[in-house]
Amino acid sequence: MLTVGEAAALLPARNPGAHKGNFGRLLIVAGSAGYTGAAALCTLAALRMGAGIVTLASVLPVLAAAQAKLYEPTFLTLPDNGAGQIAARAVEPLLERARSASALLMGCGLGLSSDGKALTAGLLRGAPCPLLIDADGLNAVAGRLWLLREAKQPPVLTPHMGEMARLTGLDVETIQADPRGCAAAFAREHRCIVVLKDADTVVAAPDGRIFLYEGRNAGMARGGSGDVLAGFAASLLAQGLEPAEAAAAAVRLHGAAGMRCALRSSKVAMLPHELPEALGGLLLERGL
Ligand SMILES: NC(=O)C1=CN([C@@H]2O[C@H](COP(=O)(O)OP(=O)(O)OC[C@H]3O[C@@H](n4cnc5c(N)ncnc54)[C@H](O)[C@@H]3O)[C@@H](O)[C@H]2O)[C@@H](O)CC1
Ligand SMILES: Nc1ncnc2c1ncn2[C@@H]1O[C@H](COP(=O)(O)OP(=O)(O)O)[C@@H](O)[C@H]1O
Repeated sequence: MLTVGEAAALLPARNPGAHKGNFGRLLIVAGSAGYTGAAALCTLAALRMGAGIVTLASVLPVLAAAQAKLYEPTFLTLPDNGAGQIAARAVEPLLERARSASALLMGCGLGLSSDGKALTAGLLRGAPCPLLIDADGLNAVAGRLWLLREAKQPPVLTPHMGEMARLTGLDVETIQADPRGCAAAFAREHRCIVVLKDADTVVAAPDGRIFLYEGRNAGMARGGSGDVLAGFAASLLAQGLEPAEAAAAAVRLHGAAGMRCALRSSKVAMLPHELPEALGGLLLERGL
């Protein structure tokens, strides 16, 4: 695994004359009426990791919740499928918007539906930019793994053990017996970057590179921690980092931010939305 210093050093230099266009445009497709927080968390995390322009695309209740908390992202309203989830016909406006994006994050809080499946397939096939797929985006790919090879470039997948079990058809115990081998085989076979999340996290690339982060911290074991990781990694992708390095740097900085939150607020009381702010302190100490 990278050190925190090595991870921070991968961030693009902030020349004094820089403008927002120098730091990437990230398009986020996330959230549903029951999971408004997941969309806000990944958006906040992506902003704090430095992306120049972040657009959250979702249904109205998700945007309303995010707008109440976040001033910096722009918003794209998508059609609702009647159950508070993004409708499949959103693929067209999303692909249109993806043309000017430098990365696309999809899946956090999307919910499970046939619309989510169609949306995920459409974005995987059509998006011209690097893709990161999390949460229900992964569930939409399970059973249809050929879709991964249809992406224009190897996508980044961020499954937790339950999602990896759905993707592979293996049970969680089998994966936990050899997470490294399992992530490496999946990455190679399906031509993607796998971030297999657990108390220890493995990043595996299709070319055989492996990063292993052993930073156990029970304060991270709560809903929302993974949404923050997805936002961190997608922000780095949007800023032009090579996908496996973006994933590894995000895992390392996410872990270090978590350690800092535990020291500040305790492992019991720390919350995922505090991780992006703790990241600021880490970067500041490294002169960024
Ligand atoms: N505030 C919000 O709006 C939140 C929304 N969320 C969304 O909720 C939806 C459902 O996601 P969930 O992950 O809760 O549901 P899942 O059904 O995918 O996963 C939950 C189950 O997976 C297994 N599992 C997960 N991690 C494991 C590990 N490390 N070791 C062993 N077993 C493990 C466990 O059986 C667990 O009960 C997603 O769309 C997600 O993005 C969550 O991210 C939580 C926060
Ligand atoms: N005990 C732990 N030690 C270190 N990291 C953990 C621990 N438990 C969970 N995490 C991290 O927290 C995140 C949880 O992700 P995930 O299960 O997808 O959550 P969610 O989807 O609810 O946001 C992952 O990055 C995982 O590695």
